[in-house]
Amino acid sequence: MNAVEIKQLTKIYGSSYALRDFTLTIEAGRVYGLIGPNGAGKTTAMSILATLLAPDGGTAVVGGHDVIKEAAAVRRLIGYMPDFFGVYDGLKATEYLDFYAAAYRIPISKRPQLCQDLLELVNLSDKADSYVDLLSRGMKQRLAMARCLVHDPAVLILDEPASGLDPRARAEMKEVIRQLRRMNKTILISSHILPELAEMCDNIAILEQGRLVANGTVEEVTAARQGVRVLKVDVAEKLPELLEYVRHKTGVVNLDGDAGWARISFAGNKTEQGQLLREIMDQGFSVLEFAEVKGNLEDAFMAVTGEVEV
Ligand SMILES: Nc1ncnc2c1ncn2[C@@H]1O[C@H](COP(=O)(O)OP(=O)(O)OP(=O)(O)O)[C@@H](O)[C@H]1O
Repeated sequence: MNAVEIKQLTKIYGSSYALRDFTLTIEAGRVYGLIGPNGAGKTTAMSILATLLAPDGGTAVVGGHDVIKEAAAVRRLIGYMPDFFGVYDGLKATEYLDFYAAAYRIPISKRPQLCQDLLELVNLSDKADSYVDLLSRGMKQRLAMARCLVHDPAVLILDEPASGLDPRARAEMKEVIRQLRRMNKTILISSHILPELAEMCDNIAILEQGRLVANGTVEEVTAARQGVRVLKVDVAEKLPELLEYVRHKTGVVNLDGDAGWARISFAGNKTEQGQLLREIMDQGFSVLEFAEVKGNLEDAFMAVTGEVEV
């Protein structure tokens, strides 16, 4: 059974696409990672699934319910942890969870046990009587996770739950997610960091500028990305024409000219790389530099996450 079915989802702000024909199916019980650089559309997609934002096109169905036509039914099914959230001053951790349990109309007699169980699940039992504004960031994130579980949702939508956490807090967050997976929740979780999600997800979808550019099991997606290198091609003139020319070349998986030169993520081998240079020169482009960009974390990230349609 599919827990989430997203079809050709599109969201436009002004003249730019935050999401463009985004299609994704998530089987029940799966942990799905959504990866992409800043502005790729992760939060937009998750906000639409959480019924907080209306798409401009396409459909999204959660547990058989359309997010627009049956928003109330979808909200009962999902637990949503946004990338930014507030905690209330002057409330203790238990009171905080109790407040949300009340909002979900959990009977008052069941709430003390529920709050205790949730705090245990996120490993915060010893903070039950601590004020939430005094908790560390990692603890607040885990408390927010507990909050989105009060109504025992089948589907969890977690927007960068590990962002800003130190390694120990990340490890603790991962352990909570593993535990939720054992409870058979369907989880969609976003991150900038591919290796981080690769460890805990069954499947990975990669978004780039609103488009789905890779989708599959962790093994499939990471294998497809091995051997991608970033090439710097600097031309004396006609950069837009160069970008247009190489866009459809075999092996070109990502492309941008923001730095004033063509940054090409290239999946071919060295021979094919040489062939690409020859073809560019044969087209009459005056090449000032053609080099592999090495040792830059940002470029490595772009190579891993980037892809254009070829
Ligand atoms: N309310 C808005 N008004 C205008 N543009 C917006 C709005 N919300 C998002 N965008 C734009 O939509 C695109 C997708 O943004 P989104 O927040 O979904 O990306 P993201 O992948 O979650 O990024 P990040 O990793 O930085 O959170 C971006 O170009 C962003 O600037």
